[in-house]
Amino acid sequence: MRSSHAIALEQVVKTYMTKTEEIHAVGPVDLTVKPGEFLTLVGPSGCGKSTILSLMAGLIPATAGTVRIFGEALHSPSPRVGYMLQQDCLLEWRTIKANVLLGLELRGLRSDRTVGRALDLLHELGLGNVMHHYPSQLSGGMRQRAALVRTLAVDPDILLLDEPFSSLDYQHKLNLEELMVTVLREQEKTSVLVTHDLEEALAVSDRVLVMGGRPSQIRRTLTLPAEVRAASPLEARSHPMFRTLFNELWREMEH
Ligand SMILES: Nc1ncnc2c1ncn2[C@@H]1O[C@H](COP(=O)(O)OP(=O)(O)OP(=O)(O)O)[C@@H](O)[C@H]1O
Repeated sequence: MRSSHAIALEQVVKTYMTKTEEIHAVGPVDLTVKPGEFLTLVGPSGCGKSTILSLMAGLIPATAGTVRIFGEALHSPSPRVGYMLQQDCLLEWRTIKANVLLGLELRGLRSDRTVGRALDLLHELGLGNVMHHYPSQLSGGMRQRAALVRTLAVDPDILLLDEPFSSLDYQHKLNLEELMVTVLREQEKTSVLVTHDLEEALAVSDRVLVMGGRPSQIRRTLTLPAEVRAASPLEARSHPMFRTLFNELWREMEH
């Protein structure tokens, strides 16, 4: 089915059943993401941001409602969706190149063309000279870049990013944001990021959703002005409107 939405959540509810209680984590939530859009979810700890990503990844079922990926109801993980976590999850006994090619091998997609594309991405993200190194020989920022290449190597249409830079120091984080946004815009990927860093949310996104409440709802949508969206994350941070947008988002979080 053709759809104008890359992702759609329709009246989605998630309740976790533990041995002792029902945890009403999310919903009902309605939410759509356009193809090529960069959406970020922010909100206090425990408000259900990772739950929403897991629902979009097809890793957990919704208790009620429907999750659609390009119009199709999602019942299990979709090959059109890639997921990148805070931990890089690189296998220590495989080289960076072998780690990056792992997803292709597992999905039976390894060919001269897909390997060539993955190696091009390794070079583009500045890892060409360390592709035969092992993860333990790399810095945290380089490891996360390798994890990003591994996620992109299988060419998903949608990228789900769960605090991928939170373990990095400030400089590495800014560098990786810049690289990631450049590559994702070039490749016209649809992206959903979860972060606690409000500046990061404003610097990389087209739209920021503030979540909160219990069960969690979307409390506020902030669409970034076109001139901020057109800028790179570093340029966006020094845009004259950036401080005002930050204060607006901060006030919403304080609520
Ligand atoms: N597997 C699970 N079983 C039971 N409860 C869960 C499970 N996963 C999450 N929860 C609960 O659901 C709620 C939402 O959790 P979630 O991890 O989605 O929030 P979050 O906004 O991503 O939090 P953080 O910012 O701290 O990562 C929390 O109350 C959490 O304890």
